[in-house]
Amino acid sequence: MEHRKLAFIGAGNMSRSLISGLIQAGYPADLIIAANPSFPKLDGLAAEFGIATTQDNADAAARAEVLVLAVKPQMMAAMLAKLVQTTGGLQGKLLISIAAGISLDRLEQMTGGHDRLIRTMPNTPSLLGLGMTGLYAKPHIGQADRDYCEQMMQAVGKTLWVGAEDGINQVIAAAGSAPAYFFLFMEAMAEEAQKRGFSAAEARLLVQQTALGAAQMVAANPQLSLAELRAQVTSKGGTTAEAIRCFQEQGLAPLVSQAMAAAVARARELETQL
Ligand SMILES: NC(=O)C1=CN([C@@H]2O[C@H](COP(=O)(O)OP(=O)(O)OC[C@H]3O[C@@H](n4cnc5c(N)ncnc54)[C@H](OP(=O)(O)O)[C@@H]3O)[C@@H](O)[C@H]2O)C=CC1
Ligand SMILES: O=C(O)[C@@H]1CCC=N1
Repeated sequence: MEHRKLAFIGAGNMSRSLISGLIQAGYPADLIIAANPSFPKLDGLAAEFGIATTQDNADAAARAEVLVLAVKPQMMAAMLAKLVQTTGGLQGKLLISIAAGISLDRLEQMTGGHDRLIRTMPNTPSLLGLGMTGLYAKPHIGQADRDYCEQMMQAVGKTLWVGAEDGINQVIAAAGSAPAYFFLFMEAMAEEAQKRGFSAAEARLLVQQTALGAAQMVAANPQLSLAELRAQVTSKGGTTAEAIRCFQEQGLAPLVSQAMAAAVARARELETQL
């Protein structure tokens, strides 16, 4: 992939995931800089990945061609206003936002009219090169910038372009937030396994290895639907059938639907508030 000088503005959980994945994929550490107000996260990133760090966003911006906007959505307006003021503008830079709930129009306003912007929605498994990222750009964004952003996210996982900006909110529900849904499900399973006599370590092993195996089964068998994979486990009159019947009777599918709708609704609400 093309290697441009890359600055992460905000060095929290998601930036760490992306930086780790990029370094593992061979992105040169000396082309990456991370900016953050507090030292401990910066020191950790410098020690672990050998990247440059700074507490000064303007310094990071001056040393990069591409800025990844990775602060919490609620911090974005103030951060960008100060950055534009201290740098005198972001001309010539590609800005890639990973923030939930901030539209491209709003980002353009926050940057005083800068419109070389791409909106993305990654997730934390990028840390392991197993991320899933949605991407959206307006039609005027050039192919070279689209390719760069796509390749950057492909270095840390899989990518999916969406054809309309609200598709990013749908990606949040299906992928950005979704690792937490699986963690929640695994937490519940591990808790129950402990109640049934396993130690915490044993319960975690049972759950994590099964989740990993199930996900690998899905990835390794694209010719089989998810329902077919489920059917392979579900012997007629057997144990799985009873567990599945219980999930279905208790409304798992409508519950998942409601949870995903709640994530989308929150993303849209943030878009009107920030
Ligand atoms: N976590 C996730 O799974 C995902 C998150 N995202 C998006 O990524 C973005 C970051 O989220 P996440 O990494 O979880 O959040 P974190 O809180 O972990 O990271 C945000 C970082 O921004 C830093 N920060 C605060 N103010 C500034 C500033 N003015 N300039 C530079 N850095 C600043 C914070 O520093 P300090 O803590 O020292 O104040 C913190 O390290 C959000 O917009 C979120 O919507 C997108 C997809 C998935
Ligand atoms: O919870 C959030 O708002 C962010 C966006 C997707 C995952 N974490």
